[in-house]
Amino acid sequence: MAGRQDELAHEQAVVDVLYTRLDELRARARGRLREVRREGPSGSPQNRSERDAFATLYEDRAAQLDAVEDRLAFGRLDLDDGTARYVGRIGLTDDEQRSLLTDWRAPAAEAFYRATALQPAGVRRRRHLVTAARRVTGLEDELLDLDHVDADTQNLSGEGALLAALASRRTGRMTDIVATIQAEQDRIIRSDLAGALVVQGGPGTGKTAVALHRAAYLLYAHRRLLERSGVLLVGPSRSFLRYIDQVLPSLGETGVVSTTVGELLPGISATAVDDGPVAEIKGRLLWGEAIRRAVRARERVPERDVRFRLDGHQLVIRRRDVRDAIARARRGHKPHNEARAGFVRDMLARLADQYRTLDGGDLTPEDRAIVLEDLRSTREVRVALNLAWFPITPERLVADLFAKPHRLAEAAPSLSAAERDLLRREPGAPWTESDVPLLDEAAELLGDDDALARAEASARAAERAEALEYARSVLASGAAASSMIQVDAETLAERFATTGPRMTTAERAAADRTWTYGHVVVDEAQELSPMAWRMLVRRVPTRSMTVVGDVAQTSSQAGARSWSSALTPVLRDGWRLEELTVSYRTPAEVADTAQRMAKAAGLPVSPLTAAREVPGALELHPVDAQGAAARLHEAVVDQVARLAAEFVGHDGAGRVAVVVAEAGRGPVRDAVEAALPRALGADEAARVLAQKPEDRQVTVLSPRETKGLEFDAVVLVEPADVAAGAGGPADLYVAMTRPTQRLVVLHERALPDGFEG
Ligand SMILES: Nc1ncnc2c1ncn2[C@@H]1O[C@H](COP(=O)(O)OP(=O)(O)OP(=O)(O)O)[C@@H](O)[C@H]1O
Repeated sequence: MAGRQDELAHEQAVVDVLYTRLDELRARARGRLREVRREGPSGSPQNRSERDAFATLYEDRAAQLDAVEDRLAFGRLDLDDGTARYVGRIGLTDDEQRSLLTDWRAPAAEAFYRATALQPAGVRRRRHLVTAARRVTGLEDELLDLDHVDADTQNLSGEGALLAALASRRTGRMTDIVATIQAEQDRIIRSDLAGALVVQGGPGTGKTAVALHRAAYLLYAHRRLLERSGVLLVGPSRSFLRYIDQVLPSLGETGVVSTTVGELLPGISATAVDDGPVAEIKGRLLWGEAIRRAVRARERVPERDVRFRLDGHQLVIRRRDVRDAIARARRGHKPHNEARAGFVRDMLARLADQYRTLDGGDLTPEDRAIVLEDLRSTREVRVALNLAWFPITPERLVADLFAKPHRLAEAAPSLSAAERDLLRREPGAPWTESDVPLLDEAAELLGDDDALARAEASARAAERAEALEYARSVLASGAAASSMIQVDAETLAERFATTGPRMTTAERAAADRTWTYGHVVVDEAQELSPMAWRMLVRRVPTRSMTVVGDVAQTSSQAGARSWSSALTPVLRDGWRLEELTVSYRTPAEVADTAQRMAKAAGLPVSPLTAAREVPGALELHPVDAQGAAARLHEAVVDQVARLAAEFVGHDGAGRVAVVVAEAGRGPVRDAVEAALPRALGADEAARVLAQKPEDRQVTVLSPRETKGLEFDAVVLVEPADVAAGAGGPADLYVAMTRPTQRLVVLHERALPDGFEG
């Protein structure tokens, strides 16, 4: 026992040194920040923007140092050469540049996650440090020595620390797993940047966790590349993004744009939802061609020549000329709106030639310029040229397709009349998530509306070049050398550029439709339609992507049933597949039951082994409500009261969710909220009801709203209804696999196949 106390005391001393160093670095970053700010808003614009850029660097550094307060160090490797290496959330060195703590993402930390008795990678002992605030409260050692291999163990590394993490009470926010990443997960996290990596895995296998840690790893390992180009993270909903939004900053990363497909297009907010069949049609790849045709339909030879008079001359806008000018403008392969200027110039030149001939001679350049201007402002000319080459926004183009049957018939002849009818919609209707990839396609083919935008872009490029020049001179002057942050000229220039020195890569990327990212991470990727894939792939020309999901959990009718059918059309063979097989969330009994149900329903389930047994994790309660909703609601409230008493803590940790088919959610939510004061007591009910929806410790959700989330306990109401809803048995599979501790099933109808072993 004394030995253990000594060990704890020794590790405490090491951890104390690390926190002292952390405090020093924080004080240093804050001191520099204060100095920069003290200089105030004086000096030349260049001085000011230099100061702003350094202020941003120091702020970032201070924020990064603040974010690693908890579990700063969590591991120690004892190596064959007799040295010890500490692993933590960031790397720390002393003033002589000697390593004190190795960043978990560094190659030197890899063995902490990967070493096994069979492949010890130079490691003799792996130690997990358990800490509470700055105190070391426990140690867990694994000797990587063949004599200690137990063939029956599941090969979980740091099992004690892992199981403690898995059993902890849930809040509305996901936490990082740096201390307990498992070997199969680590291999994925550190996999090569190049190409698309697809991670298939059953519910709770850590796909989201792995995707986020991979983003952090890539930003660390490929900082120069990704800091400038950014990483795009696409999730299924805003509430999901809120659930995960603290994971990346706590890993120390800010170069990430998190968004949904519905919000990916700047300026468009998709608030409506399409029915399954409509979403499916809008998700088909045929829209690439259909939008192209719709755009072409706005480049049209008129039915007859148009005559008009200018200065007493009778001029003709000839069909033949329009046809030639259209053909010539198309040959430039520019987007429609950008090519329009060329078309108009060409037509005006032809009309000016007619004028000259009728005028009986040469025009001086000055006269010709005046004629061109007169032609341009002649009403008949404006109308005819607009009809021939109509300037149009993506929104108008797509809205017209759905509002005007002839336009849709012309653009998408392969759709049946019944399918086209399904798409029919009034102009001005709100956008849906499945409209967004179509709008993006249209924006791509239409381009910017006018020359002004191009002029602005080239002005911005010039400013950036100037900023780069300036940044180089700053670096050469040594001003940045005094900073503790390594920075290159391009990065600094980005910050100096007049888009605002305080704008991060992520902010600039989010505002720019044509931004191309260095890497794209897609979570719950099975829900994406083929058109949504097309939209994403356009944003990452290198095809460097991490795609995580589970094709057995697909609830969207436009989503994927197999990865190859979803990805081959857009990535061809440029993707590789990895699988995760251990469920870290769901207790074994619940995971097994969910798997049996899913298999019986014919879902393409992946193998799944639960990391934990939790006794009594599954309860099946038949309810004899005789069809009366009120009685069923009573039963739900009783369970909520019981589970809340067991799992919901006053400190905000511990969550209970009632999951009920979409159609019944409203009434069940009302019933539960009305009964909360009785069930929990007035004060506790008031506390819970005052919580933000995403943090609420007692909540009523539809299966789809729970996607990607987890709770300590779930009350699942009438599984047969859930399986019969729009998402089918996949939604039931999702609902069943949300709890970390307990699944309570209330059912009046028969349970779906597979439920009872
Ligand atoms: N190595 C690990 N150490 C500690 N916790 C882990 C580990 N791996 C996964 N977890 C935890 O398991 C839970 C499930 O992980 P996650 O949400 O990433 O799974 P998922 O595969 O995305 O699930 P779903 O398919 O349901 O969306 C989370 O609470 C996560 O923190």
